[in-house]
Amino acid sequence: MPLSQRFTLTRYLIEQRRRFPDASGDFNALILDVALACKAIARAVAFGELGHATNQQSGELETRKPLDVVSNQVFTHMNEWGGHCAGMASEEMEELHQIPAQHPRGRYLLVFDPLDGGSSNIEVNVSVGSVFSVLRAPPDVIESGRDVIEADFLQPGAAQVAAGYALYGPTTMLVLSVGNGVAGFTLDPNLGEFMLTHPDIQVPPESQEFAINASNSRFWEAPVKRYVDECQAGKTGPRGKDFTMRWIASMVAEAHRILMRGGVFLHPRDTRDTRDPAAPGRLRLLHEANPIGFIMEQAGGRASTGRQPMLGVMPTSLHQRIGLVFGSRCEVERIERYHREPAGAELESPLFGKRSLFRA
Ligand SMILES: O=P(O)(O)OC[C@H]1O[C@](O)(COP(=O)(O)O)[C@@H](O)[C@@H]1O
Ligand SMILES: [Mg+2]
Ligand SMILES: [Mg+2]
Repeated sequence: MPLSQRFTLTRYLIEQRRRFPDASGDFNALILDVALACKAIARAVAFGELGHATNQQSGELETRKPLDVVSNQVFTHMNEWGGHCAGMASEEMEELHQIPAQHPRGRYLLVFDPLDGGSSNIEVNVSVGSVFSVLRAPPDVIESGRDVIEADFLQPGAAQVAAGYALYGPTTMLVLSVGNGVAGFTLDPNLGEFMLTHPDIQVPPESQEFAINASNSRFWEAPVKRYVDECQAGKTGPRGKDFTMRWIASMVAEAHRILMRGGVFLHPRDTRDTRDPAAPGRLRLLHEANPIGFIMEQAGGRASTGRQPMLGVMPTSLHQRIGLVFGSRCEVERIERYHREPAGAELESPLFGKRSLFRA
């Protein structure tokens, strides 16, 4: 396709803005700042071990900052001067990031995980990413320009204005929803532009692939055990088909695979978490589960805690963790159903269920 016919991210955003004739352009500018941050992180990731900075005076290599620290700085710096953002919350920062007094404050709140998967994957050169979520700032923040506080960010996922992620894989991609479906952009390394390559991403409703960290199986709750057992039983089990299993330990990469070809991802609440209510799951509601949940729902998939739709959860704290299940709609609905059914209700098939022809 000739370049002139290709949609850049900017052109896509301008087209989307036609739905809101009164829009100021602030929102689009914010997304472009986020995209710029992602491009900068993509470069830092691509340089890997070569990314050592050389001290100009001594010519010696300086100690390199870890990439999650660099990514966090890039996100905060790129988004604090444009006047679109009223405050930020990062997975990497205990406290909120305030827009410095010398910069104008905007109408949106930005929440992000600057380097998802970074803790376990960056050293082994496996795909990592950045996840972001855009919320509206409360009216009094916009009117008064006051500092943001934690309560401003405690909005359910359904209130997100936009969400997305960048994936730093063999190609760098930006996957975005502004509440009107999901679009995927591939970074053209020659132009340094995100080009629309996946205009309307839809998650296949059914699938034969699941992703879960099986080393936690002894801690799984009964509905999760049941779901995985049934998948593993394959053709001869109650599901009547063979499944495959994947675990990259990089949620963004798993989300992308699921958007492209279906599947289900589980990082569920487990029995360790129920004993310790302060840690109900591994992933963070605001920085990870909500943005990925928004993307999944916008692509016709589903995201859930297992017990309720993820986007309906009312957050109680900034760094709240939660059990997360997302992916192909039918599979997530099945897992939710298993959570509703009483323990031991494995009546899926009269032949293979616990209380069945073949079991007492
Ligand atoms: O340790 P586990 O169970 O494999 O957890 C893997 C999960 O942790 C994460 O890496 C958490 O993200 P961070 O790297 O941002 O901490 C997810 O991307 C991934 O799904
Ligand atoms: Mg993460
Ligand atoms: Mg992270």
